[in-house]
Amino acid sequence: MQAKVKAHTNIALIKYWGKRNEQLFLPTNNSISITLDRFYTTTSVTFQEGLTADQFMLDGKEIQGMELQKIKTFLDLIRNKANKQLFAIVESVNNVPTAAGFASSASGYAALAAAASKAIGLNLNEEELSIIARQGSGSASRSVYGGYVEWQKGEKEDGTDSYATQIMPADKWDLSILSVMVEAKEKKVLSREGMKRTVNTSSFYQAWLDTIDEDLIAARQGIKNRDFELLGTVLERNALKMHATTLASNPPFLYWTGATVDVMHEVEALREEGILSYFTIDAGPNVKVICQPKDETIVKERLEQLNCVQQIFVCHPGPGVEYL
Ligand SMILES: O=C(O)C[C@@](O)(CF)CCOP(=O)(O)OP(=O)(O)O
Repeated sequence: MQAKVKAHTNIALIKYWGKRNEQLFLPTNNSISITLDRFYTTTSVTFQEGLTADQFMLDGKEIQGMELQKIKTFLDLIRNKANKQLFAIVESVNNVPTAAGFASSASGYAALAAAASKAIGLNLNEEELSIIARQGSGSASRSVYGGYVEWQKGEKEDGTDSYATQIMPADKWDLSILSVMVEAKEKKVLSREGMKRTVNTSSFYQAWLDTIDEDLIAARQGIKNRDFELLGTVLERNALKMHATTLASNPPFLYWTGATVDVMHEVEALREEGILSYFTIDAGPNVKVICQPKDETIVKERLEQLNCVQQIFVCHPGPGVEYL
């Protein structure tokens, strides 16, 4: 019983930044993302009689320890749902340069959820798949779909109403997403830890929650009306608010470096010249700059001129889970 799947990573425009339930990966607020065309994970899963334990190969290397344990725990979800006690061989290849500042957990768990459920004989619909992927990594719930996606936080304590749905397919609106690499060092505070500390200690966290709905409304409208200025303005504001919460945490922390801020200022300068571009930043120093395809070349050239910029990866909206 085998299946092979390709799932793409995504970039959040309205951030998932906090859980109300750690065990079930239930978020405090809805989030909105774009699934990207360029970076993806390909995963094959083979459930096999006779295996006495799960095996996990990542980029050709056998993985042991904590990472293997996470895969086993995740496969238990699938086994329980299918009521089958079979072990599996999981082989994943990440086409997500870790240096690119994208979390491969989103594409990784979306691909694993789809390949494992298919291989064990479950025919899940996209919402059911999103619910399973969410329990590997929250942002993976969004990579089930292509294009513009919203993850509804849900209200139920069992998480059965916390899954993503597609707002608009990738081919309905082309945007350029430039992933600007300023440094490739491992980030000190991983997003899981970062959001946990913020929820538990940040004096700005309630303000984040109090203003998230207006951001979601504006982002939905911006996408549906293909209004780039509206979407860009709100995604940049939302990223800044997310990072403001980390400054008011205890202990405080900041993902940015001087290079991060230099890129932010260059984006602002481009806008003042009438070249619409907006930035968003996740749990690290690298910056994602979003512009319209007509401005992609000039924006890329201007950012490349900054000494602090090491590399720029250009992406566009991409597809959801693909069964190979
Ligand atoms: O992607 C976003 O909405 C915003 C972030 O990237 C950070 F800026 C959070 C991603 O968190 P994730 O890695 O999914 O956490 P997990 O559920 O603890 O695995």
